This record gives sequence, structure tokens and C-alpha cells, in this order.
Amino acid sequence: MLKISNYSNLILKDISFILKENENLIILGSNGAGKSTLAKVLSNLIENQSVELFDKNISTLEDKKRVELINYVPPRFEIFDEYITVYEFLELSFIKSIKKEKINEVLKLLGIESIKNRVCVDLSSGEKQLLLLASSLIHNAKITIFDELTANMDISRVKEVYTLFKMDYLKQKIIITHNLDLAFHLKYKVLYLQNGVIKFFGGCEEFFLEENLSRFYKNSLKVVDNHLVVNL
Ligand SMILES: Nc1ncnc2c1ncn2[C@@H]1O[C@H](COP(=O)(O)OP(=O)(O)OP(=O)(O)O)[C@@H](O)[C@H]1O
Repeated sequence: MLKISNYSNLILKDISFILKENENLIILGSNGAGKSTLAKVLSNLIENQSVELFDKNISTLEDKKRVELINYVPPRFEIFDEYITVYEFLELSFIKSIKKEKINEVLKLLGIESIKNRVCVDLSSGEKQLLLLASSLIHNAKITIFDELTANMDISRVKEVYTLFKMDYLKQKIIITHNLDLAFHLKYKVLYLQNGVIKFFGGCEEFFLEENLSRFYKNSLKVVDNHLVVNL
């Protein structure tokens, strides 16, 4: 269970909501709305006392315990070690003891065995995002927040990620995305942010009603054959 109560900072305004155990969430909103900032608050990268994780205030949790409960996966892969390989990076993703077979299982699941001995800094941006995904699967926190995971992925990879999310390989997920069709089909609960304010928090079906689409996206979207597409 995740709960945030009356949180405000320079960007976010009076944020409160509860996500029940095993409920997944999509966070939507335009550029600069505050989505990444909210994710950093929920994972305590922006320190606060307004978030409760599984009935414990996040400010009271030791780092080791907190990372077991929540993992923020950033939109860009950044690393200072120029020489570390994919395999070595994944070894560092375990919270407890390293299980080599788990690394091979995840590499196979994502179809990225061929890059396992490559140096991380040389990967393409899409490959780096797959590495972040692999790392989060190994980390396997109770709640994983993905910040624009699919932004640099090709379409077939986006489809694979969608399938993976549907498989419940990870426990509880919070997904920040600009891919509305992905959000529409995942059918998770939706939180819509506008200028740091929650304008919608509720079911997917309700959010994607025509009246809400025109309220939040004006005439920039249309539904074609049960898919949300840009109304060019
Ligand atoms: N460390 C910071 N210091 C000052 N302003 C910041 C900082 N981080 C973010 N902001 C500002 O806060 C606002 C919200 O940023 P945030 O990254 O949370 O938006 P977002 O909804 O994730 O946007 P996008 O969809 O473009 O990624 C932006 O105007 C941004 O410039």
C-alpha cells in the first residue's frame, strides 16, 4: 500500500492519494506537469515525510528497507564507470545475494543475451532502457516506478514491454508515459497531473471516456479501432 498525504513543494500542489496493495498506476500529464517530480517524492529521492509505504512513513525507513519496497527507474541510463559491462551492472542490481541464473533468465526473457558482455556506455538509447528494465526485474522491489521506460524503444519492443507488464512479472507498477495507447491498453488506474495538481485519479475506463479526452487533450487524439492515435 502506498499513501501520500497533502504533499506540496515548488512544483507539486497538495498531492494526496492511496494506491492499494497490488494496484498498478499510470501517471499521465503534459511536459513539465510534475510527473517525474512526483515519482521522486514517492521513492524519497526528494526527501519527505508525506509518503507511507506499507504502513511505514518513508522518512523512517532505512535505505536498504526502502529499496526493497520501492524502486524508481529513471528515464535515462547514467553511469560513471566507463568499463562496466551489462552483466556486471546486472550483478549490482540485486538487493540481497547475487543469483547468476536470475541474470541469465532476465537476459533471455528480454532477448538481450547478445549484449551481456558489452560495455554499458556504448549501448544505444533503446538498449540502455532495456538494461534499466532488466535491472528492475532483478531488483524486484514491491513497487517499481518506470519513468518513460519506452521512450526510445522501437515498436516491437514497446509491444514486448506491454506483454511483460501484463504478465505480472513485477509486483506493483507505477508507469509514467506519454504513450497513451499503451496506457489505454494496460487498463491500470490513472492519475492525471496538470501544473502540479491532480486533475484526475480513478479508473482507466472513466479516464478514457470521450469527455475526459477532450478535456485533457483537446482535439489532439482520436480513437480508431479501439486504439488511441494522434489526430494529425
Ligand atoms: N531540480 C529542479 N529544480 C528546479 N525545477 C525543476 C527541477 N526538477 C524539475 N523542475 C521543474 O519542475 C517542473 C516539472 O518537472 P518534471 O520533470 O516533474 O515534469 P514531467 O511532468 O515529468 O515532464 P516531462 O513529461 O517533460 O518529462 C518543470 O517545469 C521542471 O523544469
